[in-house]
Amino acid sequence: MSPADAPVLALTCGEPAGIGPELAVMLADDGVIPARVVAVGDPALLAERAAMIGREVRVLELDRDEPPPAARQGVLPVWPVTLRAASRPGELDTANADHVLETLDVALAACRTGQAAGMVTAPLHKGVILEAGHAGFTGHTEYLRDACGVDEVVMMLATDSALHAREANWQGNAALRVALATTHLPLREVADAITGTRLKRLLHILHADLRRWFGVEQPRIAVCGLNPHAGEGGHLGREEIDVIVPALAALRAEGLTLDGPLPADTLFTPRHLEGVDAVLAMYHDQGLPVLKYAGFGRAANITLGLPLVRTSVDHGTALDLAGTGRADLGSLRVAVALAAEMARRA
Ligand SMILES: NC(=O)c1ccc[n+]([C@@H]2O[C@H](COP(=O)([O-])OP(=O)(O)OC[C@H]3O[C@@H](n4cnc5c(N)ncnc54)[C@H](O)[C@@H]3O)[C@@H](O)[C@H]2O)c1
Ligand SMILES: N[C@H](C(=O)O)[C@H](O)COP(=O)(O)O
Repeated sequence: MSPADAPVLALTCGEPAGIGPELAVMLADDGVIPARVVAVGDPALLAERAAMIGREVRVLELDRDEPPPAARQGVLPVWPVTLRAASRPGELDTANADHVLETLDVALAACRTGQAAGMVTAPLHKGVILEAGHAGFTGHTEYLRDACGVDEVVMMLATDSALHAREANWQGNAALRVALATTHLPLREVADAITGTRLKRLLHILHADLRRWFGVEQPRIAVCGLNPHAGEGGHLGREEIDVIVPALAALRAEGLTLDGPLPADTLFTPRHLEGVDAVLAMYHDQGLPVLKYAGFGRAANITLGLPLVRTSVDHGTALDLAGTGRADLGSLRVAVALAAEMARRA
């Protein structure tokens, strides 16, 4: 495929006070881009951050309906979305919450019209968007679910094997994929959110999208229990017996290949992971610490179940690093490479 035929990916720059804008600049400076990436953000901010971190990157402001040219090292095409207020690295400002959401809307619209083959999102800050008055906002995943009008999506993070091939010294678990049964929910509410209906919907999406996007013919999914030791036969919680086991039995009868529910503390060991295509964890901090331990900075976040391609980085806004140029570009590279691969499969 020639560079001019590479898929167009809309890269939202995320929270302007975070590391998103400078990661977009660093990506343009990187030169190894398997897509025509167009940043969605404020061109002046991007030029300012490029200068701040000492990168010679030319910001190429496009019209919103103008396709980006073939990728060129040192050039960052941008679909402009103007900041609402000046932004300084590390300093959150509720005035820019609408700017951040507008970048998502612009990228979504581009995916819907076919201007973009997918979207990649740099990190936003959930707290500042909530403080700005967007009650109920809990992240890209749920925002995109609602904007696309689908009932359910699945957040899955995956380490990337394509990138590992370029890194001879990579030691991480190249094949780990972790999906979540609940996402951005207070721990207190997790048990009630895990219903049989929900688990069946999520596992249908996970099964279908592992086939569709990752080319896994007959996915084998390992499912974590919720309670310690998967409930210890009901002595340490009954959710496994009352909810998870019956849901998995119904899905097995439909032909899905499922392990579990297994105690989460030992599920993530080589013997139990052998031959497993993805793990379904019951909640955010049951699954993601393992994934991030295995591959932080070399993993991407994918929203399954959407009618469009969306990937993201495996990290947040890193306000402590913003403006320093010291943020690691690795996860954004993975997220872009994965979105480009998914766009080709679409
Ligand atoms: N995709 C997303 O939009 C996304 C993902 C995760 C967290 N967040 C949000 O980001 C905000 C901050 O979250 P947090 O503090 O829990 O996590 P964080 O990932 O921003 O930071 C955790 C630690 O990791 C470091 N780190 C993060 N990214 C890095 C990079 N690219 N290179 C080197 N070091 C890096 C930070 O400096 C910090 O020490 C929260 O509002 C959270 O909701 C957004
Ligand atoms: N749970 C994700 C993580 O820890 O990496 C993250 O917060 C991103 O969520 P969204 O993609 O929904 O914003």
